[in-house]
Amino acid sequence: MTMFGKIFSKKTPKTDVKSNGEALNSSEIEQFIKDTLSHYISDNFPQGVLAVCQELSITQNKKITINLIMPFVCQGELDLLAQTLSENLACTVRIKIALAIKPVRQFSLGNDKNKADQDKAGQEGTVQGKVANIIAIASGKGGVGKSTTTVNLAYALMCEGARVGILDADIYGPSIPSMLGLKNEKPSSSDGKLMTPLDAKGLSAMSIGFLVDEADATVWRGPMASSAFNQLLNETDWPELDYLLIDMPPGTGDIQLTLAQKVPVAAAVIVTTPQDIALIDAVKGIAMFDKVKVPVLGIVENMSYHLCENCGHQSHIFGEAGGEHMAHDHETKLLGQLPLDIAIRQDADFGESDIIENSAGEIANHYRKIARNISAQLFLQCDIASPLTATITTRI
Ligand SMILES: Nc1ncnc2c1ncn2[C@@H]1O[C@H](COP(=O)(O)OP(=O)(O)OP(=O)(O)O)[C@@H](O)[C@H]1O
Repeated sequence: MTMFGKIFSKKTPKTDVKSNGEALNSSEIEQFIKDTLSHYISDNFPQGVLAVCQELSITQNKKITINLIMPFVCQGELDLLAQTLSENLACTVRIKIALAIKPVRQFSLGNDKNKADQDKAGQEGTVQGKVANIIAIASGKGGVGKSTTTVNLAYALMCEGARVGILDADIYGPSIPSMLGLKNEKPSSSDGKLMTPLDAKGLSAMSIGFLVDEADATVWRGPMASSAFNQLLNETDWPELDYLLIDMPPGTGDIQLTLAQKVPVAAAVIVTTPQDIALIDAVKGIAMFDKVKVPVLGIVENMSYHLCENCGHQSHIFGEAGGEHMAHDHETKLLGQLPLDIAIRQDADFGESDIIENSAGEIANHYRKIARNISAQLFLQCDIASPLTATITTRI
C-alpha cells in the first residue's frame, strides 16, 4: 500500500522555451498548464487534477494565475504543483482554489423517531440543510488522542479553505471546550429555540461541556446521553458548513452504535496509536461502522513516533507500522501518521492552535496533509461524481 502524501507526478519537460529556442506564446502556455494538470497523479488525484476540477480559468499577466473550482480541499498539495509550474515556465504561477463541496450522501433514516428528528432539523434549517458532510472521528480505545486529532483536523480543514464545525459527542468526557480555549463559555440563542454555536478561531463549535458540568454528564445513562446528543446536533443553529466533525465517545458499545445510526454521518475516520491494544479496538471501530453501513475513509495513526529535539532520532514509542498493517489487513487507507509532540499536547492543554498561528509550520503540515486526504477520500470513495465511481463531465 502507498503511504498518503507521496506524489507520483509524471515528468513534464522544462519548457519556458520551445525546442527551436522561441518563447512559448500564451496559448502554448495554457496548453502546457492543462497538460500538467491532467498528468499530475497522486493518491488524491488518481486520474489527474482535471478529472475532478469543476472549472478552470487561467489569467496571464506578469504572473500566471490558475483558478480552479474543486470538490475537496487541496490548496496545500496544489501549491507544490504551482511551484513546479513556476520553475518550468520561468515565471510566478499561483493556483487559487475555490471550493464547491457538496453532500456526498442523501439521508432517509429508517425509523420514525429519526425521521421526525430529521424533519424537525430540516424545517428549522439546522443540520440537514446547512451542513454538507458530517464526518465521525472515532476510536475504539480511549486516550489515543481522538479529541486532539479532531480539533486539529478541524483547524487544518479550515486552513485549506473549508467551512468547518465541530461537535463534541464525547458526552462522558467533553474535552473539546478546553482544547478550543472555550472553557466556561456558554452558547447564546437569538430566538430562544436554537443555540448559536461558539466560535473558536473561525470554527463553529458545540459541546455538552458548554451546557452542563462535566461531573453531571458522566452519570448519564444511554438514552439520556443519546437524547442530549440529538439536541446538540439538531438544536444548534449551524452556519453553512462544508464539514462537521463529530468527536465520538471512545469505545464501540451501545451508545456509540446508537449515535452512529442516528446521526446522518457521511463517513467515519478511526484514530489509533500503533500499540497492539489500541489497534485491536480500532478494528472493532471499523466493524461497528460497517454494521451501520457508514463508510470508513481510513485510519489516522496518532503518536506514531517521537522525534528527539536534540539529535533528531525517531523513536517508535508505541510500536512501528501498526496502523499501516492494520489498514492493509482491513482494506482501508492509512490517512496519515502524526508524531508524539510536546507542542501538540501543550496546544491541547492551553486551548491554543499552532495550526492557525503557523499554518505553514511542520505540525500544521502533518494535519493539513491528513485533512486533505480525508476530504479527497470522502469525495473519491463516496461521491457519485467521483471519477473512481462514475464518469463526470469537466467544464473548461
Ligand atoms: N500527537 C500527540 N502528541 C502529544 N500529545 C498528544 C498527541 N495526541 C494527543 N495527545 C495528548 O494525549 C492526551 C489524550 O488526548 P485526547 O484527550 O485527545 O485523547 P482521547 O482519545 O480523545 O481521549 P478520551 O478517550 O478520553 O476521549 C492529551 O493530554 C493530549 O494532549
